[in-house]
Amino acid sequence: MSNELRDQFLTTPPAIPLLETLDSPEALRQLLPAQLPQVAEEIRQWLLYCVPKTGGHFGAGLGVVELTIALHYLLNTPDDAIVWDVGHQCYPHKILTGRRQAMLSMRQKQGLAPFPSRSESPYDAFGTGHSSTSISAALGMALAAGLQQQEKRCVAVIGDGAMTAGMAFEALNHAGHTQANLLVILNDNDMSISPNEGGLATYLATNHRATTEPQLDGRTTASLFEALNFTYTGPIDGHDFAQLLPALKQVLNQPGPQFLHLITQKGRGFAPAEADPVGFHALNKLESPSQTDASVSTQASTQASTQPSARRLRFCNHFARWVCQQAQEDLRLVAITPAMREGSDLVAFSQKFPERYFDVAIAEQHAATLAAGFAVAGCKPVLAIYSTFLQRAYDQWIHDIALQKLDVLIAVDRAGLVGEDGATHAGCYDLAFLRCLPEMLLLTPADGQETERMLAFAYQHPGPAAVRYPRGTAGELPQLQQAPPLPQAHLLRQGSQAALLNFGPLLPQALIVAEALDLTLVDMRLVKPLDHSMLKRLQAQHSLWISLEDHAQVGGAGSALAEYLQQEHADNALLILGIPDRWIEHASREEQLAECGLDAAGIEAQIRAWWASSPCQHKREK
Ligand SMILES: Cc1ncc(C[n+]2csc(CCOP(=O)(O)OP(=O)(O)O)c2C)c(N)n1
Ligand SMILES: CC(=O)[C@@H](O)[C@H](O)COP(=O)(O)O
Ligand SMILES: [Mg+2]
Repeated sequence: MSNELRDQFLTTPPAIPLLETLDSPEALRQLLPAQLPQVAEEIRQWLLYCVPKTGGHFGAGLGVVELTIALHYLLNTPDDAIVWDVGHQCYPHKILTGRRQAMLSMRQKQGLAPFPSRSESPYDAFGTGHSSTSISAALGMALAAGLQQQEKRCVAVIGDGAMTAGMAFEALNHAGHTQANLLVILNDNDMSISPNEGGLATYLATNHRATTEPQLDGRTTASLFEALNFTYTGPIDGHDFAQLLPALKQVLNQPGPQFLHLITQKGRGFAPAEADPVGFHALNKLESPSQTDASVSTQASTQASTQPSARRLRFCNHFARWVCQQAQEDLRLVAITPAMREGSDLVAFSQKFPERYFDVAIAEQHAATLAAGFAVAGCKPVLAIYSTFLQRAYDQWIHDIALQKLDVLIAVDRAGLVGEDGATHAGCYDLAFLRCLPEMLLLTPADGQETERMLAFAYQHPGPAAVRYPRGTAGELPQLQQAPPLPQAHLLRQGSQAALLNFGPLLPQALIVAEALDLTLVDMRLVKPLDHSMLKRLQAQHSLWISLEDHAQVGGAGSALAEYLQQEHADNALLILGIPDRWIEHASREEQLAECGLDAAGIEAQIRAWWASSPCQHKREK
C-alpha cells in the first residue's frame, strides 16, 4: 500500500466530541436534526481510524452512515428492528449502539463479531453474513408483531447486490401478499463487491443511471415493486438528511409493505474508497505504520494479477493460474462465479476470456443449474464458489448436476475455517454434504502445486467433481513435488506407532507430528473415492489410525474412513481429528485451528491423550 494512501488513514485517534457522548440511540435521539451531519462526519473519522487497525469491511459501512443515523434517530430501537442484509455494512450501527470503543476489537478473538450478532447486542435484531435474508427475517418479525398485536416497526436494509438473489424476491413476493408493517430499504450504490451487473431488479433499481435508455425512469423501478404490492418511494439521495428524514418518517408511518429506494455511494467520504469501491470493499489489517507491501485491500491481495511472489500465492491464485491455462487449451471451458470475481480470483480470467466468464450476481442456486445447462450443451463449466455459499446451491447440485451425472467441476474455495469472518462464513461442511452423493469425485489438496494438479485431474473427470481448498496462502511443500499420479494416495513417511491419514491443508502440521510420534504419514488426497489399496496396506500395518482434516469431524473424511473400516469388518481403532461439533467463532485462522486442536501441538496432544485413554489392545504398537 502506498505511503500516501496509508497516511490518509488516521493513525492517531480523531476528535469525536459529539460521537463520544452517544453511547446509545436514546442519546442520539436527543440531538437536533441539524447536529446529525456532525455525527456522520465523526462516525466516518472513527471508521477511518478503526478499520485499518482491525481489518474488515469498509466501503459498505461508509455508504450507510447517514441511513444508519436516520434509522436509529427515527425508530425506537431496539424495540423496533433493523435487519442489515449481509451485515458487512453494520459498523456505523455498532458504533451508535454502544460499541464505539469495542470497534477496536472488531473480528478479533472474543472481540466484536464481523456481522450483526444477536448474542452480541439487542440492537442486532438478526444475525446475518450470508446475503439476501433480511426481507424474509424482517417479514417474519413483522407478521409476528401483527399476531402479538405489537406496535413494532421492522426494517430490512438490503443492498442492490443482495437484491439480485432469488431469496430476496421470494420474500418480496410473499410480503406483498400480506399487510405486514414492513419497510424494505434498497441501499442502491450500483455495486456488489464487483460492479453490479446483476439481474433485472438491479438494472431497474439503478435505472436512474440508465442514461442510455431514458425511458427507464423512476416509474419503471416503482412499477416493478408496486407490481409486488409494495408502496414505492424514491429514488432519493441516501446521504442527504434533508431528503432522508422526511422520506423515512413518511414510509415508517404508512401501513402495509413499504419500499424505500435510496441512492448511495459505496466508500462515501473517503476519496480512495469512492474511487475504488471494489478494492475498498474490505481492508487488510495494517500491521504497522511502516507496512508498505501488503495491499490495503483484501480484494487486491487475493488476485494473482497482483503478482504476489510464488511463496505467497494464495490457494485461489493457484486456481486462477490453472483455470486460465486450462481455458487456453480447452475452448469448452466456461467459468461461473456468483458475485465473487475478486475473492475467487477470476479477475484475470474475466479479462482474458470475457465471453466465457459469467458473473451471475448473488445467485448461487442459479449458478449451479446454469452450469448444468452448459454441461448438457457440451461445455465444460467450472463453478468457482466459496464452500459456505455453496450451501445455498445444494439441491441444485444434487438434483440438476449429480443425479444427471453432468460434467461440472466445483472449485470449492474458502473450505475449512476462514478466520475473521467467523462462523457464518466457515466452509466446514462441504465434505459432509457432497460425500454422500453417488459417484462424486472429491479432492483435498495440501498445497499450491497439488491444487493445480487436482483441478486438472478433476477437470478431466467426466462427471461431477469438487476440489476444496482453504482461504490463505498455499505454500509449496517440497515433499509433494514427487507425488504419485492421481488418484493415488501419497505415502510420505513410514513410521511404527500408528497411521496418520491427512486430507487437505493441515499437512504441514501432520509432518511435524508424524516425526515427533514416529507415525506413518499418508496424504490421502481424495475423500471420494478413497484409495482402497493404500487403506488395505495401512490396515495390515497399523491397528491405530488417525485422520486429520480442516472440516467438521462429523461427516467428513474421518467419517468416510470409519465407514470403510466398518464395511471391511476391520478392528482398527480410528481417531478422527477435525473441527469439533460446535460453532467456531471469529478469530484469526491460526487461533481457530489452535482452538480446535488442529495446530501441531494440539494434534500431538490429542493423539497422546487418545493413546493414554485407549483400551489396552489399542495401546501404541511398541
Ligand atoms: C449468499 C452470499 N453470497 C455471496 C456473499 C458475498 N458478498 C458479501 S457482500 C457482497 C456484495 C453485496 O452487495 P450489496 O448488497 O449491494 O452491498 P454493498 O456492498 O454494495 O453495500 C457479496 C457478494 C454473501 N455474503 N452471501
Ligand atoms: C461479506 C462477505 O461475505 C464477503 O465480503 C466475505 O467476507 C469475503 O470473504 P474473503 O475475505 O474470504 O474473500
Ligand atoms: Mg451495493
